[in-house]
Amino acid sequence: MVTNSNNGKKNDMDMETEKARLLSLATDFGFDEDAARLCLHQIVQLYGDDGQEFVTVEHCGDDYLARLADCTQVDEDWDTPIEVDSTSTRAKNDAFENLDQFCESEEEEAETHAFDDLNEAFNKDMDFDVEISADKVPFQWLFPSPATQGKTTKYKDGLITPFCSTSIKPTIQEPSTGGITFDQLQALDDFDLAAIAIFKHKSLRPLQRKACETAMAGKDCFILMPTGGGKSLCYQLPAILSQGVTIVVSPLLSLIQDQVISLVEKFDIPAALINSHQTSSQAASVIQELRKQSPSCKLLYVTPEKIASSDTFWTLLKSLQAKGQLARFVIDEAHCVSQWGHDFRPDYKALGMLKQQFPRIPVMALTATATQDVRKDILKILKIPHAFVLEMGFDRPNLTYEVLLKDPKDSLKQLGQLIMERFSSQSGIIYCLSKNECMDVCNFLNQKCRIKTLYYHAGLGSRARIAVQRKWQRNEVQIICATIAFGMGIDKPDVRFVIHNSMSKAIEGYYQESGRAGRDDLPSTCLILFQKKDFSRIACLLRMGQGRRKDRFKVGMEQARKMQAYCAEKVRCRREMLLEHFGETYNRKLCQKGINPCDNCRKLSNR
Ligand SMILES: Nc1ncnc2c1ncn2[C@@H]1O[C@H](COP(=O)(O)OP(=O)(O)OP(=O)(O)O)[C@@H](O)[C@H]1O
Ligand SMILES: [Mg+2]
Repeated sequence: MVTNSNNGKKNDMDMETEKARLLSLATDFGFDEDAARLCLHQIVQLYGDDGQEFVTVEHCGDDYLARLADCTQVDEDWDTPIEVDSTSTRAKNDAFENLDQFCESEEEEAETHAFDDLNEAFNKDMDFDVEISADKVPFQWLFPSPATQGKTTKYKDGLITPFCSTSIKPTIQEPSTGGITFDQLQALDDFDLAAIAIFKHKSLRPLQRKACETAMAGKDCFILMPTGGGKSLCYQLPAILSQGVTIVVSPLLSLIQDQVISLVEKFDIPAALINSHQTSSQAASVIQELRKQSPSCKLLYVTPEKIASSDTFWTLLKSLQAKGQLARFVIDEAHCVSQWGHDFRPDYKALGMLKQQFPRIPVMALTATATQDVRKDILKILKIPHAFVLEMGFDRPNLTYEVLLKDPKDSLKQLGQLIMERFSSQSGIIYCLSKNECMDVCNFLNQKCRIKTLYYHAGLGSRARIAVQRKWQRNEVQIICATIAFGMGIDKPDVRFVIHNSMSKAIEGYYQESGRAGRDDLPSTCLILFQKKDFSRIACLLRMGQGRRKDRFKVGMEQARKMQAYCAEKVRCRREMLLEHFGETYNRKLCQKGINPCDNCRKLSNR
């Protein structure tokens, strides 16, 4: 530390050196130089003569950046944590708590209008439209259609009931006509059968089998698998094979919708959701089902705030338990419980209550993005210290990692050209930091590049979000421009590229978001368009959220610094950097010699 012994005062030279260091800290992180000088002057005045020894990067660097972020004029519209928090919008009517109010609400109308504006804007230039009239939105997903529910359903390899309890073995009523013989089928156990017959997978991945066995043995377990590793099956399969209802806590509206739609529509598995955006009648029909002596629903998806705040929900859980119909609790994206994680959700903290209130009901926690500290935190907060831990490496060998410097003059043109030259007609996601950025990028791609694109952020109403997601999922649009409100857990197999138009706030977030690419195991690209200035935007964003709490801001800045270091790195293997972040040792030769080397390893090989 640069000080002298003169009553905490520095000599002039020391002071100038420290000021230069602070200034370069601010400009390195992309802040405007004039603003940085002004703010530095204020900080020096604030510390006064007696506090000069504290005017160092080490002592007041974060405070300086925080102040600078506060002074920076931002005209960006961030997704607030509350909005991104799943469906939450606690301010809105809670349909679950107000079952008597059958309101086809003004709120929904307003949401629809917001999206209509967007739609109208698109239609001026593009020859496609987005339908979101109420009758077209898939709200009948709650259970499979009455025609199939509870009946024997025809599957490719024979006839099998769509779900069964542990005591009832699946009934094979016809010899197989597909690639698997009747004898082979008979040799399979419940897990294989369900995986093949219901989910149409050829086999279970090794860790999936272990996870299913552990869950069926009634143990608490903690599953760490890479993005796209197949975590969902680890709880969906036991849910189908167990008696009663499995409660799945999941953080994002998009994720819940994706899962429930897929379970019900693709696999005929009775699944339901409860969230604050449902109308009272929709919530009532789910609750009515769950109040039955033996509910047919196998998986109930809920948002964390439901667990944190709804007495009605707790009563429902207790009655399910009393009937022997509460199978297990699943905490998907469990890293959200830890405030040291990149995606902390305050409501996730209340999930420890589940084990406290229902000590005999097993808990399964799953995540793809937890550092060693976050892992410890998860077990502690969920009160499952002795959970069986199942873990596999986080590497995604089919993904190529790359960083390009953003063109300061015309970054939109650069982005458009990049997509047209390298990802023409391929499905992709472009991540943006703010709502405005999402809309600007989306409009540019539609209007100037004729690339069918829709945007998704927490400001859209639930119906609009569903409509956008569906259009993209069905390849009716090529690209979705999104904030982090979209992403976690989303499973579209053929996403060939994920471009970050602004860097993520943290490495974990980046791994999570880029993990939407290549879930069909085919080569795919994860690319960041980087400029220093994005760090200063993140600092502003952090200050907007919980960043005014000093500890949160410090953690946020630390995470953003690591992200920036990843982007600025010109030599080290990017894959190695990502995996190292999660405590994994990785030999970069694997990247260099693999079929999808990162940009830095490619450069090394080309020398
Ligand atoms: N045993 C299997 N065989 C073949 N494909 C599988 C198998 N298990 C899962 N999959 C497929 O892998 C893809 C990813 O699965 P899933 O969405 O469960 O990943 P995840 O681990 O939850 O990832 P994320 O962390 O991103 O949420 C899905 O398309 C799923 O159908
Ligand atoms: Mg998942």
